[in-house]
Formats: sequence, C-alpha cells, structure tokens
Amino acid sequence: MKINILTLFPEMFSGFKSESIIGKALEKNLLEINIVNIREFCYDKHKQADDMPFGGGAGMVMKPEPLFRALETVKGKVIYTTPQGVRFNQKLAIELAQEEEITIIAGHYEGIDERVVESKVDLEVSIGDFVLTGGELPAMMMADCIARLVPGVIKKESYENDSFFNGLLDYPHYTRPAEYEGMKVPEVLLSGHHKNIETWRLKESLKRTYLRRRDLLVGRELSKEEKKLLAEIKRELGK
Ligand SMILES: Nc1nonc1C(=O)N1CCN(Cc2ccccn2)CC1
Repeated sequence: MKINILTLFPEMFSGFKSESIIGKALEKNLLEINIVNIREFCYDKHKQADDMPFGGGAGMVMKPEPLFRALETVKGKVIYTTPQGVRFNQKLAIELAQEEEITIIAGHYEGIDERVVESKVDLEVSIGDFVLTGGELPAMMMADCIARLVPGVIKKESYENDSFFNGLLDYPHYTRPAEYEGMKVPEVLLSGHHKNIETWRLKESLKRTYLRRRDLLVGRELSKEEKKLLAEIKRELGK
C-alpha cells in the first residue's frame, strides 16, 4: 500500500516516518508513505501557495494551481481532511486499508479552493468536531491508523484485540510487577487458565463498552456467551 500526503509542511512528517512502528514498517518496505511538498508546485517567483479569499473575509485560501499540479503526480482515492468531512473511524480505516494507493490532502489556512474539492477530492474526512491549526495531524493520524492495518505492520493477534475490531472497547491490560503500590493484578490473569482469562477479558470489554460507549452495543449482534456475560454485568452493576 502507498499513502501520499500533500502538505505545505513536510518536515512535520519526519518523526512520523522514522520512529516506532511506522518507521520499522517503512524500513521493511511493508508500505510506502510519500510526502509531497505542495510548495514545489508553486511556480511563481514567490512560490505562493495561498491567496486572499474572493468575497473578502479573514484568512487565506490554498490556491488551486499548486494542488492540481501536485495531484497530477499521485494516484488513488483522494481524501481531504476537513472539519466538514465524514467522521473518521476504524470502519473507514479498514476500508481505506484495502486500497492499493490513497492520497491525503492536508489543508491549511481557511481551507483549499473549492474547485479542487469538487473536481479532485473523493472523500472529505473529519477526525472530530474541533478545529486544528492545519490538516497535517489529521493526515498523520489517519495514515497511522490505516498503516497499522497493513499486513505485517503489527502482530495479527494484537490487531484482533483492538478496541473496535470486534466492535467492543478493549479490556484492561496489566504487566509485571504482580503487585504495585498495594494494587494487585486480577488473580485470573496469573492463573494460566486460558479459557477463564479469555472469558474475563470478554466480560471486561463488554463492561467497559456498556458503561462508556453503550452506543456501540446498539444493533451489534451479541453471541450467546456475550448475552450471558452482559446479563451478569447488569446484575453486578444493579442495573
Ligand atoms: N477537525 C479536523 N478533522 O480534519 N481536519 C480537521 C481540522 O481541524 N483542520 C483544521 C482546518 N484545516 C483547514 C480547513 C479545511 C477546511 C475548512 C476549514 N479549514 C483542515 C484541518
């Protein structure tokens, strides 16, 4: 898979590409992340990437020419990060991870010229109802979430325990020491009894989801075991 990111601030992506899981995945050529500097496609003397908005008003708008030129050099579905977009989530990440190549436009200022959106953008995506200083962090976040779904980037097992992978929130995690500051790790996790551990983890996932994100349970098919555990949880919570 290849992820292109069009940005005016390519340096913002150096740590993202060199460190940790994404860094290792790129070293192993499991995927490609191509950062495209929009400024290189500003052919005027002042390399102007933005200009004042027609109709007046505050802020600047990213000019169409550099974006059209930069988009000529890449392929795949074109995504534009914007507060006006559809909400990014794990389901959309899984869909986008099936693509051979995708291109993300990291917008800046008040946004990009609408003619780019109308003629070149396939999907406008928001990472949440808040306003950042630019589209680089949303682009990085989406690329990170999509890249970790590429085979080999993370161990298959951890992917399958992801929050949202099975439609539930993740269960609590513990590691050594078995007791710290008087707080003990749940006995079952030290028992070595895999079936009991699996059941405990499923029950904890269900409990967290029921308490924190009950909306995720709406319309979700519950297995026989999940129904039984959820009934236990409700009894224990007195609900
Ligand atoms: N929330 C978000 N989820 O995706 N992107 C954001 C986000 O806040 N920003 C900041 C503004 N940028 C520039 C912009 C684009 C369109 C309209 C106005 N401005 C985009 C990226």
